[in-house]
Order: sequence, then structure tokens, then C-alpha cells
Amino acid sequence: MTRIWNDPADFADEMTDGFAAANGRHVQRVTGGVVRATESPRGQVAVVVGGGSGHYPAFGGLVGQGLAHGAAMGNLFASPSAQQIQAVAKAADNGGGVLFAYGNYAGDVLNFDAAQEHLRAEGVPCATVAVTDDVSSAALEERHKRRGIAGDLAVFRIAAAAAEAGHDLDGVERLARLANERTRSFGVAFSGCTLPGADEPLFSVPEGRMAIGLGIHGEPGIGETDVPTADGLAELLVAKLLEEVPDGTAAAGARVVPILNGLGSLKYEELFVVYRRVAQLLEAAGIVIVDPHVGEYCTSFDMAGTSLTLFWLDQELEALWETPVDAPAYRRGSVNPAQLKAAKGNAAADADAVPEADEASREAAGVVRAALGVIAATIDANVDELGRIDAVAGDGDHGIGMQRGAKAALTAGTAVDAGAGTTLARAAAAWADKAGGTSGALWGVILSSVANRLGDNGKPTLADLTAGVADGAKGVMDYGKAEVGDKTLVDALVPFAEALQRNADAGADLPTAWKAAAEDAARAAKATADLLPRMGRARPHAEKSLGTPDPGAHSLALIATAIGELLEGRNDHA
Ligand SMILES: Nc1ncnc2c1ncn2[C@@H]1O[C@H](COP(=O)(O)OP(=O)(O)O)[C@@H](O)[C@H]1O
Ligand SMILES: O=C(COP(=O)(O)O)[C@@H](O)CO
Repeated sequence: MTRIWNDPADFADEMTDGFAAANGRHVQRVTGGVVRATESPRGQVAVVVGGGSGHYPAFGGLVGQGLAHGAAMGNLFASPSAQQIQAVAKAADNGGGVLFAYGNYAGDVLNFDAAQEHLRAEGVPCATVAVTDDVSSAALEERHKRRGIAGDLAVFRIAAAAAEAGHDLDGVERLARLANERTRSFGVAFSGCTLPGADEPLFSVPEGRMAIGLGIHGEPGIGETDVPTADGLAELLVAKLLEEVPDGTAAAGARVVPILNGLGSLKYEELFVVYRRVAQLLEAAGIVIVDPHVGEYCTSFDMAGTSLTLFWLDQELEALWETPVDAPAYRRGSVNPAQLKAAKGNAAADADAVPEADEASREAAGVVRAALGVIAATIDANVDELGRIDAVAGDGDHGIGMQRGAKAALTAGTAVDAGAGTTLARAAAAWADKAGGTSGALWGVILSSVANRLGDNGKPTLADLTAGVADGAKGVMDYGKAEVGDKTLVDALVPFAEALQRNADAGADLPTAWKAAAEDAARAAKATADLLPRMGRARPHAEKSLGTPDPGAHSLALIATAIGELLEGRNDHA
């Protein structure tokens, strides 16, 4: 288990600070993560990788000459926010555009896409390749839904080598996509991982048993079997991957990079024993092994597990693979050392000026702040329960993610002296930035939609709130693409928005309309227990989640209920 930390909420930031301090020759700390400490040629495409923390050396350890130009580093097991990604991309940009590469997780997709849109609007050309190497996370016909695990390394390396070779953004994207098409991984685990501050691992495997088809967040596997011998494990991994040789490739005669990845606490010695048999099996299949990798490339804290990746080379990919790399946690060959950049970082932008607001709106800002206080207190009181239900089929971080977001929103809302709209807009931006992950991005959308309707003039009306919540529901669905019935927070948000509208139309006052809508949201959230998840982290473990409500729907209902109590004058959290 993880034993050393200060405040668990600060773990990822403090880890990033320490990592940068220890690797000043390779990386420079910037807002949102790290970038190369060395100069890159003007016009070179910048490869920006990223994801949640807890996977070292992914992602910061893979920044350096020959590999990524920058890494956006989110909280533990939670995607970096769009703000973090934008900040890192701007610091990494060499004027040749930005290629984003990351594992295909819901939160990452939402946040990287949002960052990409903003950057494009600012005139920075961007492209994205989401890595989908894990064969256990979706069927071949749905490859685009698979998640990225240790195969990240193959895609990141090819993208970076293509950038270093002078390819333009289209060329780098094409090659990164090709590398992804030709990379497959499969993993197993013997025990789960424990997040800093947590009492228990995210999942456990009974003594003598092994979970099959693991991700990199301690998500439950897709099956379980008795722990095999090292040779038996090698046979399982190789057999699974040889079932899916990429199109147009015959196993016999193919040139392949095998990556046997340790997930955190499997010993190198154990990995070597397994690799001995992996190599025999690949050779027996007629495969030519090129540059085998055995070690830790993408971990999951202290999870005792391993994955095997096969990267099926072609001539073009092999030439790129052979180029040198010098990153903190990954070195191949010898690079020509580039000049160190002047240490400049990317200081946070000055806060925007606060727009004018009239007295009525300033007074309403007091209610907004009280609501933010109630939200933070409600999440604090339920943080463990939210984590517990998220761990049933997800990664167990919903409580801590919501807690980070709610706390940051309260701090930002309290720090600004403004009208109701600006107060809530600042809180929304802080929530999305500090929480990261899927729910952070979506709560940023909900709160900023309401903020837009509140404005900074006049006392907000029930009609403003109703319209804001409806905009929020539409925004979440446009952004996250989930619909009612997919077992997400949309299942509570849409009934809530509809009921609020209905109650307002029927002439109810705000506290009455809100309270009744919150009751509908709570019923709808509870009913998600009967649904199978079709979006997000829980999707590959759909059956496991039956009987447990969706964590995002549950937290939304808790918040709606608590605000209802505040509006009725019954909630003293504020
Ligand atoms: N595409 C989506 N649209 C709306 N809500 C989603 C979507 N994907 C996931 N969610 C919600 O996000 C919740 C998980 O939030 P969070 O813990 O932040 O996720 P993660 O750790 O996967 O980033 C889920 O319970 C679900 O309600
Ligand atoms: O941990 C990760 C974030 O995934 P979410 O979708 O936010 O849960 C991912 O970046 C892999 O690191």
C-alpha cells in the first residue's frame, strides 16, 4: 500500500513538484505538468502526452529529447483539466502545432478535446491520437472504445520520433495512428492498489487467484483464475495477444517489440522469469523479437500485476523506433544534447478584471457562496461513500475528485467580489481545473451554464435558474455524448432540469420547485442501480455495477437535495 504522503489531496501536485526538482536536466515545471527543459527546433511538432497521476513513469517521466515535449499531469487516476492541458501545450509549442496522445479514458477525452478546441480557436493547429491498446476493454469491432495502457509508450515514442524527424502535424498524426493500430496489450493482477490516504485497496483478489484483463487504475478485471506458474502466465498473455495480430500481418516473420510491463509491485526478477517464457513462445510462433522491454513503463501505484504489449513493427515504424531518447525514466541510445531552455515556466495568467455588478446581483452572490459552501460540506460528508460506489466498477476516485472540485469552487467563489454570475463562473472554472477527470469537466459545464443565466445585474429569478439548469443538462449531453439511460449523471440531471421547469410552470416558488425537483433527481439517481453503464470508466465492467447507483448521478442528487434545504432555510452548512 502507499505509505508516505502529507495531505492526500496535495499528493499529485507535490509529486509533480518533486519530480521536476529531481529532473531539472530533462524537464521544466509549468502550470499543469512539465515540458522539456531543452530547446526544440522552431517549427517542430510538439508531442504533448498526459493523463492522471499514479502511473509513473507515465506521463512526466516520458518527457525529454526523443520522447514527449510535455506532459499534462492530472490528479491521481483523474484526467488533467482542460486548463492544465492548454497550459502545458502552450509551453511546449514550438510553432509547428501540437499532437496530443493519451490513453482513451472518458475524462481524458473530454478534457483534451476541450483544450484542443480552445487552442485551435487561438490559432494553434492540433491533432489527437487516443491510445487504445488494451484488448480486454472492448471487442475488436469496438476498438475505438478500448483504453490505453502500457502501449502508450509505443505510440508516444513513434509520435515523438516522427516530430524529431521533421514530419509536419499530419505526418506525425498519421504515424502515431499507425503505431496505435499495431499495438496490443493484455494485463493481469494479483492484488489491487491503494490510493494515498485510503484504508483499503480499490479491489482485492482472493489469495491464490489472479484477475485477468486489468486496467491501470485498479479497475476490476474481466475475469479471474488460479494464479498460474510464471510459464503459465506467459502462455496466457502471449496466447491472448496472438489471437489478434493486426490486419495484414502474419505472425510468422513479423518483427515485434514486446513490452512486459510491471504495474507497480511485481519484482523485476519475477518479470524476467515470465519474460524468459514470453520470448520462447514468440520465437516459437516465428516472430522476430526486436528491442524487448521488461520493466515499469505504465504503473498503477502499488498494484501487483503485469501486462504484455506487442508492438508490431513495419519498416517505417522500426526506423523511428530506433532513434535515441533521453527522458527521466527512459533512455535509448545517445542523443545529441540540446541546449537547456532559459527557465521561464508559464506563470498563471493574471486574473481577468471583475465585471461591474449591481447591488441585487451582489446580494445574490452571497446565496451563490452559501450554495458553494453547502456543496463542499455535502461532498465532504459523503466522500467515502462516493469513492466506495465508484470502486464497484470504476476507479474509486469520484469522492476525492468531487471534493477537490467543490473545495476549489468554494475558495474561488469566496475570493471574488462580484455579481452572482461572475462569482459562479469563477467557481465553475476552479472546479473544472482542480477536479479534472470526467465529473470535473462536466460540473464545470453545469455551473458555468447556470452562471451565464444568472448574469451580474438584477436579482436572479426562478426562470433564470431553470434555464441555466436546462442549459447545463444540454451542455453536459453535447459535451459528454451520454444520453438518459447510459448510467451517468445525465440520468439525474435531466429529470432534475425537467422537474424544475415543470414545477416553475405550475407556479411553484423557488424553494418548493427546487425541493420537488431534487426529490425526482434522488429517485432517478437511485434507479440507476438497475442500469448497465454505457459510458465512462464503468463501461467495461457493466455487470459488476448492476445493483449499485451511478456515482455521478448519486453525487448530483445529493447536491441538489442539499441546495434545496439551503433554499428552504434548513441547511446550516453555509
Ligand atoms: N460521457 C459522460 N457523460 C456524462 N457523465 C459521465 C460520462 N462519463 C462518465 N460520466 C459520469 O462521471 C462519473 C464519474 O466521474 P469521475 O469519478 O470524475 O470519473 P473518472 O474517474 O472516470 O474521470 C460517472 O459516475 C458518471 O456519472
Ligand atoms: O487516470 C486517467 C484519467 O482517467 P479519467 O477518465 O479521468 O478517470 C487516465 O489519464 C489514465 O491515466
